[in-house]
Amino acid sequence: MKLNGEEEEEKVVVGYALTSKKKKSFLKPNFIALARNKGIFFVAIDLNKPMLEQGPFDVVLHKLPGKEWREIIEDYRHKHPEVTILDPPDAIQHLLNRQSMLQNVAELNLSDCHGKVGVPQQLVITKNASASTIPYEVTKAGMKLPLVAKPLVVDGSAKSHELCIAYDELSLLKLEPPLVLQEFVNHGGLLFKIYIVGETIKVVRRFSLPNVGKHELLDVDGLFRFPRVSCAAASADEADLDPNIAEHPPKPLLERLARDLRRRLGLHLFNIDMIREHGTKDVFYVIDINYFPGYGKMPEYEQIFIDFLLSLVKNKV
Ligand SMILES: Nc1ncnc2c1ncn2[C@@H]1O[C@H](COP(=O)(O)OP(=O)(O)OP(=O)(O)O)[C@@H](O)[C@H]1O
Ligand SMILES: O=P(O)(O)O[C@H]1[C@H](O)[C@@H](O)[C@H](OP(=O)(O)O)[C@@H](OP(=O)(O)O)[C@H]1O
Ligand SMILES: [Mg+2]
Ligand SMILES: [Mg+2]
Repeated sequence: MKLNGEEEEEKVVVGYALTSKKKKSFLKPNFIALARNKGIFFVAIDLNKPMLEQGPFDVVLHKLPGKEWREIIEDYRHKHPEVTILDPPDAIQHLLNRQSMLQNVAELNLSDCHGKVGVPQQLVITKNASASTIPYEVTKAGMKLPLVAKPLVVDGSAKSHELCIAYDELSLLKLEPPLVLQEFVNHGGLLFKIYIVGETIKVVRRFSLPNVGKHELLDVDGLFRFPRVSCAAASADEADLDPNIAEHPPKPLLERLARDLRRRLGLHLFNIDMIREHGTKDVFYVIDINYFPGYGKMPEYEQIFIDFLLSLVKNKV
């Protein structure tokens, strides 16, 4: 966007609509200052005023729950096709349901990429299903215990991140549909978080749930409820870890995975939770994909975002 005045300096105006939690974790003062030095200005979108009366914006960055906001941003997008919307609501929508979230991964063919990427076997238990039918459905699908039970819809609420592990058949009766049941994959207690910002990929390691062995399966029964792991889990990047578990997934594999998912999902901003099947070198599973995740925890996110925002505007000219 050209500024009025004698010197025509390139200025990028980014309108944002974020929760206060996201604003705090992402729009940190040093990021805002660094961006300003590069001509990038963040402007809060006023939710109490019509969006069409605001701006002009070069880019709109948003993550707010609810249908109402989705309609506002969709309407704005159609009336202002020249503005880059990060990201289009219909594309985000795909990630808000744990069934559709992983469909694209299941359809990928990453042969010749130094490894395999799949999704754990999973089963959807719909809202109207009675919990009493779950053991039968699980057996029919040929799924093995333990299973991770995840709320079907991811709506930004704490509840949608309340997961549990079901160790035995009886515990399945206590589950509350709608949910997705996923086979638990042993992965040595370590998870790779693959952050994507446009074409940039950054991988960090986090501690995750420990392996479940035959002993646990015999000794532990019931449901193990666990709170939001990604917020609680410490970074494992500095830890002294078994290299068979902690070695990063091969770069060509990550690059293909990120590129293909970016295209298929139509998103610029997301992260992928990936685990390596314990005892293998190159068998990976994607267990979760998040839209506009906690970039504040990604090393060098400030510079990566500045470069990304500038590239968006440059490529438009
Ligand atoms: N199929 C699985 N096998 C083994 N562990 C799993 C599996 N699915 C989930 N986990 C563990 O549970 C954690 C939470 O699961 P998941 O990432 O799906 O939940 P989430 O609430 O969407 O997380 P986020 O906060 O990243 O959005 C994972 O980080 C991992 O430690
Ligand atoms: O970066 P990872 O570890 O994946 O975790 C993120 C979640 O995946 C995001 O969904 C969180 O964002 P929201 O709270 O806006 O949904 C996000 O919240 P944050 O941006 O406030 O940190 C994180 O909890
Ligand atoms: Mg996750
Ligand atoms: Mg998630």
